[in-house]
Amino acid sequence: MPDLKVLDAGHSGAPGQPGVPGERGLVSRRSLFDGRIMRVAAVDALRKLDPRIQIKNPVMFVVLIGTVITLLEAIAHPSVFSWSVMIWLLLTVLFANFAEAMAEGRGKAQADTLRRTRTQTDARRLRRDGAEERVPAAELSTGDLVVCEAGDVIPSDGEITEGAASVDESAITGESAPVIRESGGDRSAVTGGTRVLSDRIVVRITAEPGQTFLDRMISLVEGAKRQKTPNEIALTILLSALTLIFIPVVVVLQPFGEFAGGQVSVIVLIALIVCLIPTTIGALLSAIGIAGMDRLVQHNVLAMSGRAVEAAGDVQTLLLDKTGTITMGNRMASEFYPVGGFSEGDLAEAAQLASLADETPEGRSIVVLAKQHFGLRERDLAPDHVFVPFSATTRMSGLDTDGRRIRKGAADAIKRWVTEQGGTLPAELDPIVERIARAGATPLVVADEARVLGVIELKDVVKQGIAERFAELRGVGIRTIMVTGDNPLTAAAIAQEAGVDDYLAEATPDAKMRLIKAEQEGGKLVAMTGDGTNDAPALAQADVGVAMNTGTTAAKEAGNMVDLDSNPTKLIEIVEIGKQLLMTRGALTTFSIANDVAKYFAIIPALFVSTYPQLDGLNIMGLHSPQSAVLSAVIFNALVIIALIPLALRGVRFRPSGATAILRRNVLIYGLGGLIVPFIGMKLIDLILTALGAY
Ligand SMILES: Nc1ncnc2c1ncn2[C@@H]1O[C@H](COP(=O)(O)OP(=O)(O)OP(=O)(O)O)[C@@H](O)[C@H]1O
Ligand SMILES: [K+]
Ligand SMILES: [Mg+2]
Repeated sequence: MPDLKVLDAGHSGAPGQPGVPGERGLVSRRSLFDGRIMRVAAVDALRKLDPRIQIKNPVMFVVLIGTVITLLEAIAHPSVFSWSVMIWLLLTVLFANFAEAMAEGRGKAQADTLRRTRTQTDARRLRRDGAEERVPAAELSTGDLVVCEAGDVIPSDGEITEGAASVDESAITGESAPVIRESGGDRSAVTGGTRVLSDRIVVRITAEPGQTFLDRMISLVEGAKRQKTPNEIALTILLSALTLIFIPVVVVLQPFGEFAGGQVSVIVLIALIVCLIPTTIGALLSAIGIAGMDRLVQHNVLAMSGRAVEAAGDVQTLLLDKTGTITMGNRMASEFYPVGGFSEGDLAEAAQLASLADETPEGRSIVVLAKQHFGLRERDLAPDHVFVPFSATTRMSGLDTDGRRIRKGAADAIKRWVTEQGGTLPAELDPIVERIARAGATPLVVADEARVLGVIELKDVVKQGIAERFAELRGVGIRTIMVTGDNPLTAAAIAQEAGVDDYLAEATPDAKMRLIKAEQEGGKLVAMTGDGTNDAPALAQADVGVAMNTGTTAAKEAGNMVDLDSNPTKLIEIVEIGKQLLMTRGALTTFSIANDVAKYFAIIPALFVSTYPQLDGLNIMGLHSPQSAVLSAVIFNALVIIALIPLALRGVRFRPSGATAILRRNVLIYGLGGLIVPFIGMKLIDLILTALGAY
């Protein structure tokens, strides 16, 4: 029995090899308020005043217009009051721009880090005639073959067509432990910018120049490609509508005031509009969204769209692959069990023949086992041989050579194949298959033409701590379903050990797809991780499709997120970040709407007290004078934005407890808080203004 060296799926390779000591993850864990970022953000805040940029935030654009009108008023009728209001209105816009610039700032800093990573290397391109030529990495296009040997930087994204090597991916994932990348199977994708540490591989380029993974990551992280998320767009429309409603209401006060004989100043009207429109959430909304995406990048996850981040917050069903996700995934052949009177030698010989060209980890481990057990040399195959590659649909693979057709694969697939050839199934086959499957191992049945030769046992191990993670997910109302192409008995055994809520066995790619659609028709949002090409359709169908970075390019293209650590349980953190983003946005919107209410009590009385003295009863804060009341409201309205920036960037604390409990607590804190804080805030400012003898 060869001692099974079970390698961890994502980060196998000789332990302790010196990796490049990359900063953990894509970015150094830069603090929220890094001085450099603040300076850049302050400059950016001024740049954003450009009306073509400011217009993208309708609420703040209205404030900017109000600022300009107030400026004209202050020039026409200069007074300390009119200049003060103008300055604080301008600060309101600047604070809003500063918030967004702070959120983008970290993205920009990360992009610089990544740019430094993307070394301009030369590539060793293989010509048709097999000769090597040196070309700049930027000239490589899809389909080119390049050679990389120990010490070479892989020039662009691709799939290994030949060989295996240990690769240092710390430039991308920050993990300095080398990982094995090999042709065939699900570990064939390599990323440009990573370094080959050993051996020699031939890589077929899969990315167009400028479209490499690193390029996309840079543009994504810079926020340039950050599309607004659906919730954000909806909320922006709502806020704009609210704003548009308030403007005519206040403008109509002008003639109304005149008619009533009162003198209503334009500046006070503008101050009223600015205080009534939802400037607090209007100022912080985009910062919240950018910071949310940013938190994912901090976890080495790249979201290709903001929608995916939000969907992650609402996910209720989690689909997880068995092999390589719940289990270590490097399934190794461990035993041959001949049946039907055949010897172990016959079985091993046929199994090895059927696997000589099988690049999957399963296939290669069979060749190794046959060699170890029976010293079977890899002989050259007859020229007329045809290799049948493994597919998740047929669930078998094999070889046609000099008249023999040898197959190996899932028990049900081979049994069907043998009966189709008119063969019979030996009685002792099922009990052996069942015994192997019940132990959580995968039985592969081997047949030569219509005769079943025996069963190969493929061992696999459930990952450490996976059961606890699933219990945590259940805590936040998420159901886990294990989906595997494996047989029901193996699936049941692994599902039991991993503690998933449900499992689907013998799942072909379209069965996985049907399961996702069924869940979605049931109104559930589905998240899944996957790494193989057979996962691509399901990754595309899922609301949140997290592809492993070690996965094939097809899987990465299909998903809307890529986990650079290739750690399938990262999905749990992704869901938490999604939830936190939605909660932060909800909390600050609540606070913003609530805190606008208080300003009625400050400005309305101030507006009409000369005309309707009895309105003074509304001045419950007992503000000093109409002018100090208006100014206190405008100053508070500006300062509250600055005060909430840390919360917007860090997000509200996320505790995995029932969603309703969280919602109730947030409405209480931010709703009630939003009502009370402004009264106190404005009173304090009024006292300070009065103390300054301003009004
Ligand atoms: N290289 C191979 N050649 C022949 N049959 C294979 C090979 N690899 C896997 N099989 C058989 O096909 C079945 C389906 O494989 P598939 O990769 O779809 O699922 P899995 O690897 O068992 O689990 P998961 O879907 O979680 O990856 C396996 O359970 C196994 O019985
Ligand atoms: K406001
Ligand atoms: Mg598989």
